[in-house]
Amino acid sequence: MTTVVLVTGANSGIGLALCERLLSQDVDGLQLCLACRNMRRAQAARCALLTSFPTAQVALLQLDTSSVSSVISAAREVKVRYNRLDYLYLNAGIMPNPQFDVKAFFKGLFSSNVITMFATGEGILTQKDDVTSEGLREVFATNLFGHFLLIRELEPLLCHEALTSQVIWTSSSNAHRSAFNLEDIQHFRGNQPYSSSKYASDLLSLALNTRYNKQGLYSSVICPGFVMTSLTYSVLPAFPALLWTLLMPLLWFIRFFTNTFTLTPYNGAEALMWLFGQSPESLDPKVKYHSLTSGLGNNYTQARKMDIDLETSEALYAKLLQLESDLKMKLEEKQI
Ligand SMILES: NC(=O)C1=CN([C@@H]2O[C@H](COP(=O)(O)OP(=O)(O)OC[C@H]3O[C@@H](n4cnc5c(N)ncnc54)[C@H](OP(=O)(O)O)[C@@H]3O)[C@@H](O)[C@H]2O)C=CC1
Ligand SMILES: CC(C)=CCC[C@@H](C)[C@H]1CC[C@H]2C3=C(CC[C@]12C)[C@@]1(C)CCC(=O)[C@@H](C)[C@@H]1CC3
Repeated sequence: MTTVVLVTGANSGIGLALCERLLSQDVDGLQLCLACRNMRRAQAARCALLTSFPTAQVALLQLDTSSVSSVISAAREVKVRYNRLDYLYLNAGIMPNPQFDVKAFFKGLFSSNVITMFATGEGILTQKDDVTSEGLREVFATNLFGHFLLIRELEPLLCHEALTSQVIWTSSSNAHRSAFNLEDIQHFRGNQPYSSSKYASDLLSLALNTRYNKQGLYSSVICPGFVMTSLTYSVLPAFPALLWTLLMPLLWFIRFFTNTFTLTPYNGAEALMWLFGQSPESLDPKVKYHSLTSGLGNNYTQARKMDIDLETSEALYAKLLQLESDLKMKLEEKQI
C-alpha cells in the first residue's frame, strides 16, 4: 500500500523542500499530490522533482486556498483520484505587503528582547491586507479558512476506521494571542493579519483534535523557523536577493544565538519531516513542533507549549462552521 500525501503551496520554498525530502526518503512508497495556485510554477516543481526522482508518482492539483469555489472543486477532484489521504500538509501561506519597522528593529537590537525579536519578528512587522472577490480577508482566507474548508470537504478521505491520518499545519512562531480577536477572526480591524491567521491555525488544530481524534484524524502545527524564501525576501523589498546572499555570513552568525534561524527551506522542513515519522497518537495537541538548526548546522525538532486554550479553540471552530455555511449558501444562490 502506498502512502498518499497532499501538500498545499508545494511549488516553492518550504513546501517544495518537503516534497524533495519525502521523495529522497521513500520514492516508491509515496503518491505525492502538489496542490498549487500557480500551475506554471507547479509544472516546473514537478519537472524538478521528476528529474531527481524519475520513478516518483507526482501529481498536480489546481488549488487556490483563498477561494471557496476553488477549494470545493479541488476537493471534488481529490475525491475522484484517491480513496484515502494519509497526510495533508497545509503549507500554503502569504504575508502580503509587509511593513518593516526599522526604528523598532534598531531599538530591539539593543534591548533584552533581541533574541525573541529575531525568533518571532515580534514588534517589527505589520501587513496591509486585502479583500478577496468572495468578500473574505485575503490572509485569513489563504492561510486559514481555505485549509479549514479543505479538511471539511476531504473528511471522507481523512477519517477511516482502523487507519489514522495526519493534518499538519505550517504555522509560525509569529502567531501571537495578542494579534487575534474572537470577535474579529478575519482581522478586519488590525494590522497583524499574518500573526492572527497563524494563531487561529494553532487554535483550529486543537479543535480538530478534539473533534476528530476518535475518527482517526490527528492535527499538528509546526514552525519552520526563519527561512529565506519569497515570503521573507518581501519583508525588505529594497534588498535584492543578492544582498540577502551577501548577508548570509551574518545570518549564520546570528544562528549561534538563536537556533530558529534555519535559513534554508530544507532545514525549515525538518519538523514537517519529523512528524511524518511519528505515530500521531503520541503527539501532544497543545504543542508546536519547531524546526531548529544549531550554530554548527545540525537540524532537530523541538516541541514547545502553545499559548492556547480549549474554550477559545471551540469558539473559533463554531465561528468557522457558521462562516462556511453562510458562504456555501451564497455560492448556491449564485449558481441558481
Ligand atoms: N519563510 C519563513 O521564514 C516562514 C514561513 N512560514 C510559513 O511557511 C509556509 C510556506 O511559506 P514559504 O515557503 O516561506 O514561502 P513561499 O512564498 O516560498 O511559499 C508559499 C507557497 O504558498 C503558495 N500560496 C500562496 N497563496 C496561495 C493560495 N491562495 N493558494 C494556494 N497556494 C498559495 C505559494 O504559491 P504561488 O506560487 O501560487 O504563490 C507558494 O507555493 C507559509 O504558510 C508561511 O507562512 C512560517 C514561518 C516562517
Ligand atoms: C538584515 C538582518 C541582519 C536581519 C533581518 C531582519 C528582519 C528582516 C528579519 C529578522 C527576523 C525575521 C523573521 C521574519 C521575517 C524577517 C525578519 C523580521 C518572520 C516574521 C517571517 C515570517 C514568520 O512566520 C516568522 C517565523 C519570521 C520570524 C523572524
